[in-house]
Amino acid sequence: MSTPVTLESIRTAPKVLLHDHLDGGLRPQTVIDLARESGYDALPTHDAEELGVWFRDAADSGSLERYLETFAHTVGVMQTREALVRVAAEAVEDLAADGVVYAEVRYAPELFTEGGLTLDQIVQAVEEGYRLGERRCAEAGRKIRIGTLLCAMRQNARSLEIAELTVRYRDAGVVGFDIAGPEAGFPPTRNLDAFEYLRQQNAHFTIHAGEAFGLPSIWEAIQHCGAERLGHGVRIMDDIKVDEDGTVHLGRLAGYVRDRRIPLEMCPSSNVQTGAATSIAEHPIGLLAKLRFRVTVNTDNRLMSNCTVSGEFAALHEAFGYDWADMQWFTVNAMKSSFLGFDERLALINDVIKPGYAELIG
Ligand SMILES: O=c1[nH]cnc2c1ncn2[C@@H]1O[C@H](CO)[C@@H](O)[C@H]1O
Ligand SMILES: [Zn+2]
Repeated sequence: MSTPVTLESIRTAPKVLLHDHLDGGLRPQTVIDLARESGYDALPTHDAEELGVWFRDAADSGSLERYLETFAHTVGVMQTREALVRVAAEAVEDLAADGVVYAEVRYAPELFTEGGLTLDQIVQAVEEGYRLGERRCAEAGRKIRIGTLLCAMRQNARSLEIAELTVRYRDAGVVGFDIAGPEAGFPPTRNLDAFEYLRQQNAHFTIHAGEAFGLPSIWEAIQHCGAERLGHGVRIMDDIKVDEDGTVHLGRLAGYVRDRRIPLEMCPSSNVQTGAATSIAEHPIGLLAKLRFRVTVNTDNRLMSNCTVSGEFAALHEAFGYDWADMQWFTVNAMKSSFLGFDERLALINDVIKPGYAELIG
C-alpha cells in the first residue's frame, strides 16, 4: 500500500538538492551565538524565534536586491574559521534531518575575508565543516554527501580567481562553480574569462540566470558562457506561449533548453519572495514539469525563506497534486544533473533513490 503523502512522509523520502546557499541556511540561534562571539552588533533582535521571522519578512520584499540585503547579517557573522566550520557542519545535519541524501551547497568565498582569512583558508574551513557534519550524520545512521559549489559575486570582479580556486579544490570536495548576486545590470558575459578557463579545465558550472532578469540573461548563460545548468531559469517562461485551447509553442531558446536537457534549479518559495513568481500555485514549475523540461526542486535559502526541500515538495504536492512517482522523477532529475561523476550519480540513483521511493510507493 502506498504511503500517504504528508510533510512527515516526504521527510523520509530520499531527496537531492542542487541549489542551496550556505550563508542563506544558518539556524537563527547560530546567527545569534556567532554574533555574540564575534562582537557583531547589527542584528535586529537576539531572540531566535523573532530573528527567524525577521529574516523571512525582510526577504519577502518582491525584489532580488532587497532580498539580498538580508545576507549582511549572515555574512557578517561568518568571518572566522570556527564560525565557518560550525555553519557548514550544522547545514549538513539540517539537510540530513530533512532526508536529503546528496546536496550541492554553495557560497562565495570572497565574502568571508573580512577577518583576515585567505580564500584557501575559507574553502578548507568549510570543507572541514562538511566532513564533520557528514561524520556526525553517519554516526547517527543518516548517510548524506555534500558537494561544494563556489560562487563569484556578479558585482565584484573576482570570478577568474574563484574559478581557479574551484579547480584547485576539485579533488577536495568542490564540484563546481556559479555566479550569484544581483542579476539586472550584471550580465553573465562579464565573467567570460572565468567560464572559458573552467571549460578548458573540464570543470563544471551553473549560472544564476532568468530570476530577476529575462531571456537575454538565460541566452548569454547558455550560449556565450556554456552553463551546464541554470540557477532558477524561471523566466524561460517568456519564451513559451500557451494558446487558449492549451496548445503550447516553445520559442527557439526554450526549445533548446528542453532539447538539450539543461537542468533548471527551481526554488519556488524564494521566487515568490523576490517576485520572480506570483505564488507557488502559479509557479512556472507546474507547466515546465508537464512539458518535461529537466526540472529540479530546491530551497535556495532555507533561513530567508523559512523552508526545507521537504516543505517545498509538500507545497508542490498541494498545488499540483504531485505524487511519489513525480517526486522520484524530480529527485532522479536532480541526481542526473549533479556535478558528481557518472558512476557516483548512478550508484545513488540505483542504491538509494529508487529503493527509497519503491518503499513509499509500496
Ligand atoms: O536567489 C539568489 N539569486 C542571486 N544571488 C543569490 C540568491 N540567493 C543568494 N544569493 C547570493 O549568493 C551569495 C553566495 O551564497 C549570497 O551571499 C547572496 O548574496
Ligand atoms: Zn540562489
